[in-house]
Amino acid sequence: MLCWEYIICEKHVNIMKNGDQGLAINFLVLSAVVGGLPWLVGLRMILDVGCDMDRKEAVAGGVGCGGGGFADQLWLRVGKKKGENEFRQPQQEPEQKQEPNGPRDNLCKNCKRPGHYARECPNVAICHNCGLPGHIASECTTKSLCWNCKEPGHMASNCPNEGICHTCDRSGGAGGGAARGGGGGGGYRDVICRNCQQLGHMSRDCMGPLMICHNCGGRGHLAYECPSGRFMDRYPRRTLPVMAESGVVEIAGTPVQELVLNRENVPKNYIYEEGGSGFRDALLPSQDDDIPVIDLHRLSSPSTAQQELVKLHNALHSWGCFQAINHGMESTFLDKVREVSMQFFQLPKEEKKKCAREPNDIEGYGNDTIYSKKQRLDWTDRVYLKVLPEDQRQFKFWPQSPNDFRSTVVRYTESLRLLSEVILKAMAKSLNLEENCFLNEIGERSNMFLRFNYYPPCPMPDHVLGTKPHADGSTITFLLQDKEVEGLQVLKDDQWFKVPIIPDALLINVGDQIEILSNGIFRSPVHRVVINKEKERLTAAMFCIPDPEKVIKPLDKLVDESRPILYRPVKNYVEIYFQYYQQGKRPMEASKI
Ligand SMILES: O=C(O)CCC(=O)C(=O)O
Ligand SMILES: [Fe+2]
Repeated sequence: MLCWEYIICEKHVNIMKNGDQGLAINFLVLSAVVGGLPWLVGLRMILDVGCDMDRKEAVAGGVGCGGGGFADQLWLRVGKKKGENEFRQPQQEPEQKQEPNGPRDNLCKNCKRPGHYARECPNVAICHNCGLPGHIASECTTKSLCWNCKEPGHMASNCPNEGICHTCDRSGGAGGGAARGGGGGGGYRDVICRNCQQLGHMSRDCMGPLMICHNCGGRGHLAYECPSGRFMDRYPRRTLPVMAESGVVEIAGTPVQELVLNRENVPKNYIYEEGGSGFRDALLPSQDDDIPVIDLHRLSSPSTAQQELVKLHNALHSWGCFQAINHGMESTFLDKVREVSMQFFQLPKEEKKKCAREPNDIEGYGNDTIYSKKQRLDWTDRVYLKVLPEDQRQFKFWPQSPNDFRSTVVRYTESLRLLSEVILKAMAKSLNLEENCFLNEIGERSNMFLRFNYYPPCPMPDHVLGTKPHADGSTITFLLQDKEVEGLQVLKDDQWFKVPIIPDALLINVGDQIEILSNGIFRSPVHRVVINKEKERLTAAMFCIPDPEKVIKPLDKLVDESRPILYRPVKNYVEIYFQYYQQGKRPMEASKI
């Protein structure tokens, strides 16, 4: 006999007490069961003290605007076979199954992301003043912004500008309504039409001009969904690049920290005969040709954004990197990131080896991976961790000592995840593209890898490199530099430039996958690290990587007759990246047409 289960209704009644405290009484009426079992199984009452801002506002919205808040929610779980339940709101189209003003519709007041309330938020707080992660408004050093338009210099009471929605951060329209608790906007409020690129409807409902396929010239579909197949045939080869010598096996090595303890001489496979003082004689960027500095606060402020976007575009086109300041993370927190990682590298070797990398794996602690006896090695030891997605964290590789290592890394990851969205959106806007287009390409299950690079002092700094010349395989990389010791150099116009240390700035560089997506408009710069005779150096590189299932190829909108397609599609690029890297080759070469 099939067992069918029904939940008739779940009604929340919120009774607000004074201040921040709240009392929520939640009645759950369970359940009519077909098949001879009782109709009413139970009545559940939950007392929930300590209501947060989201809930208070939702209740206020529901009462003040005549509906849409928690108090009016009536949910029905429709009958399904046991284990196949699905939630539906009564009298709504399937596409509009989101809970109005509920967690899926509104953004969390803590982290500004959808899907949950502030009280259950697992993420780093976003400052309500400057919009950047890592601190709260009361600690924000940025000048106060107007509550209405989020611009500095005046108060909301004499604001001359159009209001910005505090829920979705957009001006005007549906967003403004949502900010005032009015709900509405419908199921397509956040949908961008693929035909006309406007918000609020799907292409099939579009009243704008008909879409034309860039592949076959036909109407009613776009190039990537073109049935003619010619789009893929534009590429000379259909296969994705693979490593020429696949199946290579890693050779065991010794951490550099142990090498320096034991001998004065540097093993041969670290030495570049051709080195010489040239290694460290790179140019300091001059006033006319400097690694650009981008102020992220100006980038997210409507009155200065346009100017900063132009700067960003130029930076990524010419240098492929920039120094990001005003990113929202406190100096003390960045010091903490440096401190916990340095404490780890200072542990006895037995302790560090507890999270040692396994052969042919990239995660964990260890020396440069060695695939061939001829390979030139990097003078560095690393801790390499997959930090996102969360369910793919392998904690056996995460140091347990110092004991705040893990919590610091989790918080740092969360801050950079948020910043990566800010940067990828800005990059898209600077190309006149819809702001989510890079985010859509990299997918919701995009990855982040954090690599701590520790460079011990080296007796032969003129003939050894901390990191060999390479470009990153990421979409973008965030580099937290050592606070005092320089070492990073970037290649531009065949000349190496030193990357100066700007206190608390993050160096952000384009990786190969954005070079591909942008069809070469943004360049993934080649860079290397030089080392020191007396000083150690420590850096933290966070690599943002697309979902490995996503095929990465130049965006349609960046390909035309004047800018023909330059790259073949790649998939799971990181897989092939390291084997190319260790041979001193760029995997990008395999993707270039
Ligand atoms: O340590 C640095 O300065 C740069 C490190 C780097 O380029 C990398 O880890 O990919
Ligand atoms: Fe790098």
